Amino acid sequence: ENVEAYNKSVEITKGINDLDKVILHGYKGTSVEVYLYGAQVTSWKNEHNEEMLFVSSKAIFKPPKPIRGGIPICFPQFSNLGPLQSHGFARNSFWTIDIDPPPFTPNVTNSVFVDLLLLPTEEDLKIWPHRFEYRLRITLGPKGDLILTSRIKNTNTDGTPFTFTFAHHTYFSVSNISEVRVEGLEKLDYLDNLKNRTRFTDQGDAITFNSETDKIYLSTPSKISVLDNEKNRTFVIRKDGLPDAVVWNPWAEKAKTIVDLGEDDYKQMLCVEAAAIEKPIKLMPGEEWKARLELSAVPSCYFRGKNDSNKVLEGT
Ligand SMILES: O=P(O)(O)OC[C@H]1O[C@H](O)[C@H](O)[C@@H](O)[C@@H]1O
Repeated sequence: ENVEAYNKSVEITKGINDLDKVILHGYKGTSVEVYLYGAQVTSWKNEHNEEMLFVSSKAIFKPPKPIRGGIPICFPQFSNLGPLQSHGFARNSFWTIDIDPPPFTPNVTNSVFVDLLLLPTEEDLKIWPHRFEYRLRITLGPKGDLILTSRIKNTNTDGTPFTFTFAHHTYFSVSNISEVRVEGLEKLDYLDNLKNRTRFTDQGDAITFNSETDKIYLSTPSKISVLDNEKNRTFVIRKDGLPDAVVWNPWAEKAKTIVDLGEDDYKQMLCVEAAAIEKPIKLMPGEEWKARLELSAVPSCYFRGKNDSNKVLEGT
């Protein structure tokens, strides 16, 4: 790898409240910003300098409060499905830059990336008594795609396995939630978080929004699309190792109860979260789990009626 080019494209700086932040500068002015606090991606911009991710107008960048927006990591527990604080501790832990990660194969060529590492603190071990190494590579691909690769290893020395649930809690920026539809989850089973996680089968043709939504879609396809008709933009989510997909929008009433969310913010956001929830991941000592999330944003006109937006873009 060309170390010089790498240094030019990875900027280590300070963000809000002096928190450490890494900026990946990609091809044609694309960029990604990530806070070491939570390993949280808070910005992902395309070549027109347009922001793809939603961050709350009232986001609090003050530990131990998690940051409301971008891509929080829910680990080792999704929501309240266990004894830990909601969504676990990864999102309000301080990660470090991993300067010597074990090799990744295959690597994305012409990309810029940063490797982050989370190890449990003594405090974490008190509430979740398992040693692990969580390696996260955040990659900005040559076409402006954002790729998150997770490798979580059980490093317990006492021979015990552990289990966890997981989500990349992506907040997509949308122009108007009422004009958005999600494709790829139709007809699937989901657990409704608003109905004690009762299991239902989705009946509609596409998923649209006109009230509070909080569903865990199960065994979802590897590709899901979020169509923002007003902005003429389609987000394409590709995932591997993350079978479930949470779809969340708090809508007006719930939004009022969330202190770090502006009153009208719910109209500009939609969470579609690539996750592993229904079947918790179990790791034996020495065992490693891998997952991959790839996000791309394309003009909807390229996407409509096409099966693979990448192919269409390559032809332009
Ligand atoms: O407020 P937070 O802890 O960040 O959680 C925000 C939301 O995350 C997920 O989408 C859950 O399904 C929701 O039930 C929860 O309200």
